[in-house]
Amino acid sequence: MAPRKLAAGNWKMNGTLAALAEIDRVLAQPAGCDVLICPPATLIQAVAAKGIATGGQDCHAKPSGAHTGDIAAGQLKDVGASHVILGHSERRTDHAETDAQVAAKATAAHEAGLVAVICVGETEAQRDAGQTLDVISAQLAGSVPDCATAANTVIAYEPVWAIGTGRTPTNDQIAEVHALMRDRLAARFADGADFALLYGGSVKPGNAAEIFAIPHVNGALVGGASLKASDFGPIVAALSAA
Ligand SMILES: O=C(CO)COP(=O)(O)O
Repeated sequence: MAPRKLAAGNWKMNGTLAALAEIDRVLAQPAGCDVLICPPATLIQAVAAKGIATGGQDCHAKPSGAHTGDIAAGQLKDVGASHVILGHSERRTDHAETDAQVAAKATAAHEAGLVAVICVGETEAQRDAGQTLDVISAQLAGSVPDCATAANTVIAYEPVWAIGTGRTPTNDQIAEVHALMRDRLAARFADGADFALLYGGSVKPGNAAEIFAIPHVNGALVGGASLKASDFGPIVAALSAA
């Protein structure tokens, strides 16, 4: 089974109820790929009500308890989420999340019936030091739990230095990392060749088609350009045509 194509929007801490109109504009065009919107938790239920796949941007590793401000995977599922982004670099950096914590959260997501979108990516210093492939290998080994399958896990390669900067790796650099991820997952999981692999970091209408033509790139995790239908619509169209 070939990986499914997925255009995923990570709205981060952006958007109020008024932003839902942007989703209506994207839905107005036919899509030849899966489309996922991960809005702030406050909007998940409203996005789900539109009949589009939606997800959280983080979850706790425990199913319930005294964890003020946190959300359990089962609670995301309860309001209509099908996915949850885990291990985003903004959480690994701002909240010092470790690979082991990401793996525990992914396990909780799987137990709740959610697809975990697990993010990996090197910093600029790590790339400059020639450590990119080692960093990605270690993050995959540590962040992807043994219970992962192609049905419950998507991997997103997001170079930290490309997020929100307008800079992207070269096509060869993306291809190199995606080939590595495909190899590592195939070596570890029976269906590892079928995991969907996304690229994320400054994906825009102007570079989407080129990125989607790179081998083993099955879609994108889009930040800023997912907030406006005039940007996200053409990205969905480019993936549909890829
Ligand atoms: O972090 C990202 C998606 O998770 C990428 O963000 P940008 O598309 O804004 O660079």
